[in-house]
Amino acid sequence: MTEPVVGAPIRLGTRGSRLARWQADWVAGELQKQGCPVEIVPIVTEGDVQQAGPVEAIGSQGVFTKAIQRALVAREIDLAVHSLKDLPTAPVPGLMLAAAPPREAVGDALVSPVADSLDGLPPGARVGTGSRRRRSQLLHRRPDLRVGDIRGNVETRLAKLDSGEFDAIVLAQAGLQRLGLADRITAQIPSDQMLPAPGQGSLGIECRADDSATRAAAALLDCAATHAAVTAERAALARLEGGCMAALGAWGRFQGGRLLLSVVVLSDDGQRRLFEEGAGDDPQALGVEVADRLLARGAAQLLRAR
Ligand SMILES: NCc1[nH]cc(CCC(=O)O)c1CC(=O)O
Repeated sequence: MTEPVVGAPIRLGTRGSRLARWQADWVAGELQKQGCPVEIVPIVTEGDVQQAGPVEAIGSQGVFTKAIQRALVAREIDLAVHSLKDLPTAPVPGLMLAAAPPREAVGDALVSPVADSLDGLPPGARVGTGSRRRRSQLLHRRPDLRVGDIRGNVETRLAKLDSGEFDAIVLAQAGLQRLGLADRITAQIPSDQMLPAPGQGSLGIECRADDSATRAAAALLDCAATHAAVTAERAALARLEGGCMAALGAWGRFQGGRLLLSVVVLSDDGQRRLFEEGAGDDPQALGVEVADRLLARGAAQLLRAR
């Protein structure tokens, strides 16, 4: 094997969904601005093929990310861009999270033709979401809601709302903004009513640990504050072993120069809710510390119960 020619394009693997394409195009654009040529390589993942049931029924973590990681390990691509919240915390040997670009909106949005807040929804309103995290936080605040599964990409979910199947749906603000659909946001759901998934709103840029040229290019896109925040969120997730499907929310952010982390764990019916918050300088240690406080209060039993 010879060293790659300096200036050879970085092969960037992406899923084909419009959101994934937007994310890949954004990263490619940023890299090209820095003088790094990029070639985009589309990859089909299990999560894109199996659109039939709720995403949890596919039964494994990382349905959207595995095929791309495989291509990265196999050296078919050099760089992967993920929605960080879809990337499992379990490390893949030989790969590393090389960068987390500046995070945009971190929270969840309510999209509804009938109400402009969770509290404003009529009694028994039908709300669509496929996420345990969203369902349990919705039910915690509004046990009367009829929360139903909704599957498919962001555009498909909006179409199901528009067809009258639901009174409201909940989507990540970041996804709607990236797709140019911010005008569909009825209201931001406040963080005291719903905490985001670990990594939500942040991109995860992954490459091979031994590929120093691509690592250096990726590092140009890194935002230290975002990286620290998502590291704390993911450390808490890993400690709680909830996986991406858990009824768990986590939000790291800097306040007065300190990293603050809030984590919530709920039972599936939303009846039981454990919340802990902490501050610290070491993101990894902070995530573990907040998670351990939740575990001491019985979080493991909550996450296991289905
Ligand atoms: N699991 C699907 C997914 N993965 C990333 C986003 C949105 C973008 C983000 O959170 O970074 C979405 C859609 C949604 O949750 O509404």
